[in-house]
Formats: sequence, C-alpha cells, structure tokens
Amino acid sequence: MLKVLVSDPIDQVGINILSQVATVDVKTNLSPEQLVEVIGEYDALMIRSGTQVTAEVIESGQKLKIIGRAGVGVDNVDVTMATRKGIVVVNSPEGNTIAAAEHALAMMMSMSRYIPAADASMKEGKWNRKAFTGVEVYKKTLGVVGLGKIGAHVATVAHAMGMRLLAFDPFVSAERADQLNCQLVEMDVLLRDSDYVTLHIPKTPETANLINAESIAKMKPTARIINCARGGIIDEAALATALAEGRLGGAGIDVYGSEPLGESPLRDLGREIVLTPHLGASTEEAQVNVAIDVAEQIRDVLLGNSARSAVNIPGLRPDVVEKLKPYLQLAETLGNLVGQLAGGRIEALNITLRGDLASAQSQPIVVAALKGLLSHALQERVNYVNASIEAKERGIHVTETKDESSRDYSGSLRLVATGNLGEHSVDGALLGDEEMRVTSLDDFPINVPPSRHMLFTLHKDMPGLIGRIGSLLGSFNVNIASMQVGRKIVRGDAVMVLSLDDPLPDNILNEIKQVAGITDAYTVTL
Ligand SMILES: NC(=O)C1=CN([C@@H]2O[C@H](COP(=O)(O)OP(=O)(O)OC[C@H]3O[C@@H](n4cnc5c(N)ncnc54)[C@H](O)[C@@H]3O)[C@@H](O)[C@H]2O)C=CC1
Ligand SMILES: O=C(O)C(=O)COP(=O)(O)O
Repeated sequence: MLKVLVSDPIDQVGINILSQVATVDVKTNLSPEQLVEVIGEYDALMIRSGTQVTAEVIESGQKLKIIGRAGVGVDNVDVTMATRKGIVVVNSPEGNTIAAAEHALAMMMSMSRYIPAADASMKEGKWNRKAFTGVEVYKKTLGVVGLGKIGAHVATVAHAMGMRLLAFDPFVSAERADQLNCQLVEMDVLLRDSDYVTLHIPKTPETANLINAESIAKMKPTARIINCARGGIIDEAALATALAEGRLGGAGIDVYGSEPLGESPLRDLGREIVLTPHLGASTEEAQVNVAIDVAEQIRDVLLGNSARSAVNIPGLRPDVVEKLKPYLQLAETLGNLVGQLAGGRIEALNITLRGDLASAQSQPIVVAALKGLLSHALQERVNYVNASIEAKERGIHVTETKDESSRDYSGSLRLVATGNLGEHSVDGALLGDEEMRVTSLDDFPINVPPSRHMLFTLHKDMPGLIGRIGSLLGSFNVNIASMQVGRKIVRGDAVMVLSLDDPLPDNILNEIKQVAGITDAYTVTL
C-alpha cells in the first residue's frame, strides 16, 4: 500500500483525495530530525511552508516519488536535489493568489488607518481617537514589485481604489503592465516615487535582501512597505532601524527570514508596523483550493500519471502528455535502442522531429529520448524528472533538428547517438495512432515493431547467410519470433533484425559474430 506523509496542516478535502490511493499519515510539528527518521517509509510528502525539505530529507526519502507543496513558494524545498533524485515537485500556482493579494491589500489599509493598534487600545479599555489619525490611499502611488499573479490582482484592486500604479518586473511586457494600468519603471524610480511599495516576487538569489538599508534610503520617509511574498527579501534589521528612526512611514510584514519569527526588533515597534504570522494564504477558500490542487496531483503521480504543475518538469503537463503519449513512448524506445547499439560512453544525441512532430512541443520528446538512452545504464533511477540533468552530468551533448518537409509518416523521429565506440542511428514512426515501427537502422531501411529481445546484425548481403544464422540460433534452442532484412543495394552491406523470444546469451552472440560475412552483431533488450 502506498503511503503519504502530510507534515503541515492542510484541509481535510486534500486528505480525502490522498486516501483514495494511499494510507495518509498527518504528522505536523515533526522536528527536522524526526522527519529525516520517518520519511523513508513514504511514497509522497505533502507540505506547506512549515516543513523544510532539505537535501538530507530527500536523501532519506528512498521511496519518495513526489513532494507536493500546497501553496506557491517552493523555497523550503531543495528542488535541485529532488530533481537529481527523480522526485517530482508540484505546487498550486493559483490556488491562493486571491488570498495573498487580499492580505497585502488588508495590510495596506490596516497600516494606513492603524487598525491593529487602535483595536488593541480599545481592548485595553481606552478611547483614543487622536493617536490613530491615518492616511488615505486614494490618489497615492503604489509600487508593485513583481507583476505576476498576486501582483496583478493587487494592482487591479488598487486601481479601483483610485491609486496610481508603478510596477517593476523585468519579465513582464509593457503591454501587460498597460492592461493593468501600471507604468513599468526601474526599481530606483519605483522606490523614489511610491507612497506604498508591495512585494510580490519569489525569493531567489537575486531578490534576497532586495530591500536593504541602501534601498530604504531611496524611499520617501513617509513611504510604507508591504511584504506578503517571502522573508529574506527585506533586510529585517535595516527595516526596523529605519522605522524606529522615522526614515520610513510604515510596514506590513507577513513573512520572515526565519519562521516562526523569534525575538526580533520588528516586534518592538509601535503602530507603524503591522505583523502577521505568514497568513497570506490562510483563508478557507485558498486552503480548499490548494489542498485539492496538490492532493490530486499527488494521487495522479502515484497512479503513474503526470502532474499538471510540476515545478521541475516544465512542459510535461497532462494535456501535452496526452497528445504526445504515443510519441513519447516511441522516443523512449528509440532512445533505449540507439543507446544500446552505441554502447560505451555516449557523447552526443541528436533528435530529429519530422513531419507533424516538427511543430509539436519538442521538450517532452527530447526528455523521453534521453530517459530511454540512459535507461540501460541507470534502470529505474532515470525518469522524466532527472533525465536531462543525468544526461548533462554525463556530458551528453543534446541537439534537436526539425524537418517539417518529411511526409513518409505523419510524424517520425530520428535519433543519432555518437559515443566512444562510434555512431548509430535509428528512425521510427507510428503506424496508425499507436503502433511503433523502427523504420531504419544505421540508415538501412527496415520496418519492424520493437520487441523485448532483439538481435541486430550488420553483414554482407549474400546467399546462405540468413539460413546459417537461423540454424545457429536453432542449435542453441533460441526461438525466432520474426526476422527482417534491410539493404541499400543488392549484394552490398545489409542489416538483419530478429525478434527473439528469450534474451540471447553473450556466448551465442560471439558465435554469430564469427560467422563469415557478419561484420557486427548487437543484442538489445527493450
Ligand atoms: N504570504 C503568503 O502566504 C503567500 C506568499 N506567496 C508568495 O508570493 C510571491 C508571488 O507569487 P505569485 O504572484 O503567485 O508568483 P508569480 O510567479 O505569478 O509572480 C512572480 C512575479 O515576480 C517576477 N519576478 C521574478 N523575479 C523578479 C525580480 N528579480 N524583480 C522583479 N520581479 C521579479 C516574475 O516575473 C513574476 O511576474 C511568491 O514568492 C510566493 O511564494 C504566495 C502565496 C501566499
Ligand atoms: O503559497 C505560498 O507561497 C505561501 O507562502 C503560503 O504558505 P502556507 O501554505 O500558508 O504555509
């Protein structure tokens, strides 16, 4: 029975989905050591931001096939290590967009009107109207850093509230910014001109400490900053000092460099700062959305299907996979075949996509071919997640070519593998929608369905040779399921392809290689 560990609080609806295919253990509050200790039992791990999925956790997760992040940010997962180990990492890119955007807007409003401080004073029995005179956001300038899903919703609502909008996002077009009524500007201009700055970017090496003493010095002393994105994007010590010294108007902070936030100068500040304990995604609606989104993906991957938002296998969405499935199988089979023919150390693989395939998304096909190519050496250790990285680490130079003009089949593939023992090529196509055919081998035309055990010979096209191979195999009690010969010219070089019922032992292969007229022979197991 499959087992899933849920190590952060997630909505019951997610547990119910996981329970359709697995035993689900909910163990929140595990220490890092306890997680390392138990993870070996599990096929999948479902988390939020509370669990640190370190390299050590992944190393210990010998059975892990998928890590599901019920939310957006995967900065608490060592995705590089997961990819290396062939573990799919999925998230819910849209499930909590509205929740996080509304939290940022709530921060902006509560900060502007000192609502948390006023509320606290009321609860202390006071009636203090003077201490909490706020400011309006109407006609103020909001600088949105990161105009992605959350930033865009914040911009839309802020526009409706009568705010002027600036945005900094190097990956967004001016047209998109325009649609959202934002003026795209450089970061320095945004910092200089904004009354409010709101961060909606991922934490990356480039964005770490993006807001530091230097950038704060560029802001208006009355400006207010909101971080509902990720801790570590703002230097907390520099922020606390600037607020304490009145060099910045206010801050609304939901996320922290280290969570849970321990002792911090931020906690000592007054009405100018609003702090929440990473609540951006904590709405009933968002928690249902992300739980369903991620639990369904875990279920699907455990059932052998693809995930719709894997962060470490881009392009392999179920709709793409569904359409390309037969070609992915063909690419994998041809990769496996050419890899075994080439033998030794493979240095380069060229993949040509022909006919209709030339206009298809090539990346999944390339990954499938690499998975096939490496599968003989790596067996089940190679999968769609790590095939590219494994190929790269082995120094295999991968190139692809597209040829729309080829019309023999609606779509066909050609793989050429070059290694220290030479170069080999295979071509393949689909008969109808599903049936695979190998249509050439080292440029000799053939037409054979791939089978589990195959024998290929390169030989001189001459009378009697085929009979000799047949009787040799017969004398060793090897049954031939099918046989085909391909040649370019009569009595020239030729290939013979035999499908066998059983694997061919090496001693028989060596005998075949000794037969007069045989130039070379290879066995392949698919
Ligand atoms: N506080 C909370 O509970 C939540 C926090 N988040 C965080 O919010 C952030 C944004 O999430 P989404 O909008 O869903 O992501 P998204 O991927 O839709 O948008 C991110 C945007 O940032 C931009 N960007 C990347 N690097 C940049 C840089 N160096 N400078 C400026 N822009 C840059 C990208 O082009 C993209 O448009 C993420 O860090 C996510 O983890 C998300 C949900 C809840
Ligand atoms: O989705 C995100 O990136 C979040 O930060 C939400 O975090 P959470 O799932 O509430 O721990």
